[in-house]
Amino acid sequence: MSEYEVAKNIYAEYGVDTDAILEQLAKIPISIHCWQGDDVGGFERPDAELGGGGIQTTGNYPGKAKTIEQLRADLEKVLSLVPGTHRVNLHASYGEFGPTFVDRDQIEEVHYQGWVDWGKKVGVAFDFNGTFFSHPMADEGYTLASKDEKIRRFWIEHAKRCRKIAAWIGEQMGSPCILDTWVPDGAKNYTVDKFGYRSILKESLDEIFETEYPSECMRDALETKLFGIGSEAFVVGSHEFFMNYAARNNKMLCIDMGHFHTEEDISDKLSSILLFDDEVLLHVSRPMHWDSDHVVLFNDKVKMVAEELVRSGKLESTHIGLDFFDASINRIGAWVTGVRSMRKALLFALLQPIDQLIEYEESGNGYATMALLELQNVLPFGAVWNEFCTRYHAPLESKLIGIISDYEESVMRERS
Ligand SMILES: C[C@H](O)[C@H](O)[C@@H](O)C(=O)CO
Ligand SMILES: [Mn+2]
Repeated sequence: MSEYEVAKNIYAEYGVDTDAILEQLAKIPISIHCWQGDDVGGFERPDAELGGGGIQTTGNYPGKAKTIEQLRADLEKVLSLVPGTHRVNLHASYGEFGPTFVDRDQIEEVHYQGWVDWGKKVGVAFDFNGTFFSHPMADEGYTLASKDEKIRRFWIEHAKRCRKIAAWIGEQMGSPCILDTWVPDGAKNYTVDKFGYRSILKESLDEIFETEYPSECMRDALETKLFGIGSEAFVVGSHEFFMNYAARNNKMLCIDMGHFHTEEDISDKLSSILLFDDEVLLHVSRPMHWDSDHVVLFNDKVKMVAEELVRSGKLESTHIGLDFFDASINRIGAWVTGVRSMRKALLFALLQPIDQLIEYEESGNGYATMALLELQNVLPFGAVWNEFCTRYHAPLESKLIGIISDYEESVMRERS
């Protein structure tokens, strides 16, 4: 009997059908963020780098993608190493702009045609993000909430264009493109006119959302945040701001696991959000002390998020995106670890005997609930994960280090 057959029989003792779960797991889309491959640089100018916006990449590991071709090659490598269904999450700054600089208020569908063609070739649909940072117009710390009308108009135009482009991408791909809007607006020091800035942000959003797009083409998400580097005292688009805005305007929230106090339990937020909202976008990340965007691991926090999605029955209403960027290690390895960790967390959650757990809980048998959850940790999860990798043509965990160092030697080393 194979390792998997043994594991399958063990899980069956708890009423869990591993074959059905593997099939279900393979269909859950995980949106892979393009920005792990080049440290959030983008391709608007040669050697573009992340600047400002309260986010930061640290590290200088060799092999970073310097062109769109290199980034696509790296993404294809990643896709070959991660089992299941995936999407790719683009930032507006990753378009193909040609030899002449195209500013953010001038971007058009044509700049993303290459991505659409590539997505059709490799079989991934897209999500999209406006890029409201790494730009002189964002240097004063405010974009859509700016009191400078010229700055505000510039970013409103960018946001409107991003929505139009997202709708076009979704239509081209036959899959709704989730457009996340995150603005870095805020201040390092205590701010007197918080009400004023938040009123301006609201006004900008109202104008941006005046145009309706079909939900089969695009859907809007709004990303909340507690603080960033340089916006420690005040973030205009706080959790309360966007939660209220989204609820009243029928928009989706984007919950980034790095955008809260590090001790907050992100998984606990989901049932409250999904009880009232039709959908939610997740940015799965791993904050260490702050919104540090470390590579996602198969750890307790990620497992708890996956468990909540499964237990609430809201997997299909949730768009799972990743958001981390680590330039201190092999970037492909970072990507692959993060994507696989999220998928492992989903598998771990799906393998739990939920009905039995609820029965124990409802009958007041707290010990049994706890013991059955503890038992999950010693069941042969690894054998089921290995089977999933084999069935969906991805290497086993034990092969990854070798594969990634080969790619580093043969492809990434060549990049000056
Ligand atoms: C690059 C992303 O847009 C960015 O990480 C955003 O989603 C965020 O989380 C900012 O802190
Ligand atoms: Mn995020």
